[in-house]
Amino acid sequence: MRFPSYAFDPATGVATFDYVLDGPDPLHFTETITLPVPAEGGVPEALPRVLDLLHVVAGVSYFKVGAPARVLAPSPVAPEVAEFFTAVYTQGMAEYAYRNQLPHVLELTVEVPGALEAAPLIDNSQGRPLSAVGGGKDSIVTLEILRAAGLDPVPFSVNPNPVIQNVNAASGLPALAARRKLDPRLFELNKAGALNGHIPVTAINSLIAIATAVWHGLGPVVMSNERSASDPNLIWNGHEVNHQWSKGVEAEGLLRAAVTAHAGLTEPYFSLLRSLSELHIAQLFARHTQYDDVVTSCNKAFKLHDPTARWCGDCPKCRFVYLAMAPAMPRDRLNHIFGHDLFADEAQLPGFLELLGIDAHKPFECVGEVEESLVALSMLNDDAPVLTALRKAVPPTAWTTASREDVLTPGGPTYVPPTYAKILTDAL
Ligand SMILES: CC(=O)N[C@H]1[C@@H](OP(=O)(O)OP(=O)(O)OC[C@H]2O[C@@H](n3ccc(=O)[nH]c3=O)[C@H](O)[C@@H]2O)O[C@H](CO)[C@@H](O)[C@@H]1O[C@H](C)C(=O)N[C@@H](C)C(=O)N[C@@H](CCC(=O)O)C(=O)O
Ligand SMILES: Nc1ncnc2c1ncn2[C@@H]1O[C@H](COP(=O)(O)OP(=O)(O)OP(=O)(O)O)[C@@H](O)[C@H]1O
Repeated sequence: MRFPSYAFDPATGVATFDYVLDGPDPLHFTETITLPVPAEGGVPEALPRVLDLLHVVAGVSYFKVGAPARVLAPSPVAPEVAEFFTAVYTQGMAEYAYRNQLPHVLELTVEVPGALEAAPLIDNSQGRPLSAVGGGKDSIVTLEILRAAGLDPVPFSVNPNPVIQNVNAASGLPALAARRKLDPRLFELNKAGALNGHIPVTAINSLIAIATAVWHGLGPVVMSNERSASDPNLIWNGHEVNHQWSKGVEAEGLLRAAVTAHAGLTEPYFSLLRSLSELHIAQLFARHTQYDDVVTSCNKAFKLHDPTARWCGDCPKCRFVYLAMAPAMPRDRLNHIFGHDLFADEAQLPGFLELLGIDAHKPFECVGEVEESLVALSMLNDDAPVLTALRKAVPPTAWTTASREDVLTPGGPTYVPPTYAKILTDAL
């Protein structure tokens, strides 16, 4: 796979990224990303540097069509950048490799044509934070913590659909948006049966967010990735397979190091909620009723081809978030948010059992740990049909692994800078 060129037009904010999958009949692709154009100011030196990184990382959508054995990065980069590229194409593509049984994907190294020295540092730490908004509870919690601390956050989204637009409207904060258009050829190839699978979309969205923050003279990009995003779903051929890899703390550290080395930003990016469990974040979300009619964490609402839906009420993410929010709010509020009463619907039992670790591995979805689900269940004491059945099904030994204190105490490694760490602590 090669990355022949990219172009950026500051007048329109349009960047076009070219890709080639070599072979007897080479495949050419172009992805288009349109950044919001600032009202004034030129193009800072760091912007093309961030686009260099985005060019390679956004290539994963096209890589997956053929799983080429070699990936040749377009220009020399610092070692931190080379390490990040390789991690994105291996660990970021691990679920795809596992599902398609392509073990070589996990062994490849992105080849770089030489080493570059790190860029001179630019102190961006004091600017207004750009806060990535995905429409779910997590980014709402971050936005509200930053706002309450007087940091004047700027909400930002890639391809905001009606859910995200409604969340932004409920926040009352003026938001920035970028557009991302995959090469339509990809969909034709998919229809014709090409290899397909999950890609580390958060790495792509994160770099688009950093490019936007740089261009608009803003400070760090603040994400809302939780503690459990770092935990793998399973081990395959000695490699961790994590559906949420690019939301995890390892990816966060690699991305930060790559951006600092290549673009010089001292404080490019971190997740404010990294030390928190999903259950804890759900409790913080419960304080903000103004989002009840709009908040949506169900991924089915984010299909490129059907952007209108909210909670589907029948997927691992809906079940997990319903269970996580249940101890924090009255049941009628919960059912109002979801439009479904999942604890009344016994057809949901197998899915809840999966979340509780009673069946199969952690689903390939953005769901919290088994321990979080067990603790949530232990905090609910009414006799809704699903809850009664779940209590009967959980083996007595399972409860010993579920500690409310562990789940609700912040912990684990984070990259949150000290000023923001204090803001978070004050908010808990
Ligand atoms: C919304 C969703 O879950 N989509 C995944 C789904 O794609 P599907 O075909 O059902 O619908 P579309 O999303 O409309 O995609 C159409 C095709 O385009 C490809 N594609 C899409 C975005 C992209 O950046 N690159 C692409 O190549 C896609 O493969 C389709 O062929 O199943 C796909 C696997 O077959 C997934 O790749 C789609 O996932 C999206 C990239 C996506 O945005 N998913 C997030 C909701 C998601 O899973 N987030 C994770 C975080 C993962 C991470 O490490 O960043 C999470 O929340 O846990
Ligand atoms: N379209 C998007 N544009 C920009 N950032 C996004 C987008 N979608 C998700 N994100 C960000 O990526 C990270 C992971 O997304 P994820 O969907 O897990 O979070 P969320 O929508 O905030 O909350 P939830 O986990 O409840 O869905 C979050 O920081 C989120 O803000």
